[in-house]
Amino acid sequence: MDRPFLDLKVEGPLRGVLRVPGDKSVTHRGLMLLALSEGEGRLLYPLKAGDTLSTAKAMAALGAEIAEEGPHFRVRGVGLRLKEPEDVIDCGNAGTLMRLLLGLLAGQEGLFAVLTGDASLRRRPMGRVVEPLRAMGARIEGREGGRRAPLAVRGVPLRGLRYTLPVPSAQVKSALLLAGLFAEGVTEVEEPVPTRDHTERLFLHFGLPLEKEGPWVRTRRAEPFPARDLIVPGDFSSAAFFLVAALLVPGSEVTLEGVGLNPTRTGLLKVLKAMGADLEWRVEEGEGGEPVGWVRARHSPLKGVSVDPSLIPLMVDEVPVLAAAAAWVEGETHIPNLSELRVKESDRVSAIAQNLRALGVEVEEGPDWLRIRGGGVRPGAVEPFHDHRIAMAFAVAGLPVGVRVYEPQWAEISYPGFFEDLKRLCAAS
Ligand SMILES: O=C(O)C1=C[C@@H](OP(=O)(O)O)[C@@H](O)[C@H](O)C1
Ligand SMILES: C=C(OP(=O)(O)O)C(=O)O
Repeated sequence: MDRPFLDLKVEGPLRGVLRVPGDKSVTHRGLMLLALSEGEGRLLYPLKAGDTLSTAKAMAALGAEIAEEGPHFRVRGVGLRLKEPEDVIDCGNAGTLMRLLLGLLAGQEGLFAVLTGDASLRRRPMGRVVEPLRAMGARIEGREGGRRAPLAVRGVPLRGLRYTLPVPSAQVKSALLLAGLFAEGVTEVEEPVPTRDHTERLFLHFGLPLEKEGPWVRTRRAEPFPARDLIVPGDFSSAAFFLVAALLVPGSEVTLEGVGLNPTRTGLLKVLKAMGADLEWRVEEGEGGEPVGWVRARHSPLKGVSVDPSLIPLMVDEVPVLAAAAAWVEGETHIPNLSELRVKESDRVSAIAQNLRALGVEVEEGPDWLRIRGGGVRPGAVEPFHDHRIAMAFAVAGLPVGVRVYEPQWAEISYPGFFEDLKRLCAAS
């Protein structure tokens, strides 16, 4: 069977300045909250990629008016009472969309909606949001007793909940906080391990009820609120591919500008520093409550490390590209606490191990850990396993020696134009 592929090899160092597309997590949430607001607001520099276009369509199906305005979106909100969708909502490949939407729809009294997604999303665990939402009173049914999509939601009155997250997941936390906006009483979520806090920051940006106390986050029923413009920072998870590429290719120096540097997202910077990376960054401004700044990476000899397990939730989407760096270091890298990676768009632990082996790297795979022997890779072909992050991470792993990436179009889920940006930085030398 003929499959699309892309052959990549650097001709020289990566040099230059880049602004990566908008943050995926902030774009999903910005579209949802603007859809719930009254009046019109703009989402400035959002991510326009597979996942977030699914969110724009979903919110339009629920009654929001969303128009493109150059690089931006202009959103006319429906207010707190959404419209019943006329058809099934297709969440595509986006776990964030499906989980947050379940929370948003659970308390829309009388509204009926069915959510589905692509083959990958229909395999992913939904019980983690369905169970606590049911404890709030939600009526959600689906395959496997509600653990897999397609899922049907019938909006009903909800009551607040006091809940401790059993897995570190910003999606579960956010689904419950969104449901809490429509619930009687207080909704309280405890996270024993911190995860990305974009929902909390955006609630504050839009004037929605939110309190933080140690590991607890609380919200309560929302009053109608006005729309407000929101600037979306560059996505640190997208920037990470260029930071690692610059570290690996001799002579490189790359600066990423306008990138989100929220400390709940930047665990990778700490790990790369510990590996010996020449990295500098500065937080310059805050947009919509999000820290934004620049990061510069210069080619560096790297050494293996044992990653602190508590950093994994702060870099959960950057593990594939960390594995790419680990293939090039001197010594061994141990990456623990990876059970959540088994239930992403692909089983990322297995996808990482298989692609490293395809590039001649020695790797040991445990149930929730990887041990990677550094020393460099040999030219080879890599398989994205229908997963955007795997496609981009292994393009970077093989870049210094030459790599064939099958089905490179998967990158478009979070970063249309990724390969063009990568090639442009190499040619800029
Ligand atoms: O809340 C979010 O926007 C996200 C949370 C993370 O998922 P989990 O909540 O499953 O950890 C992350 O992997 C995903 O890319 C985006
Ligand atoms: C896990 C990811 O996204 P989601 O869960 O929204 O599909 C990701 O972007 O790496």
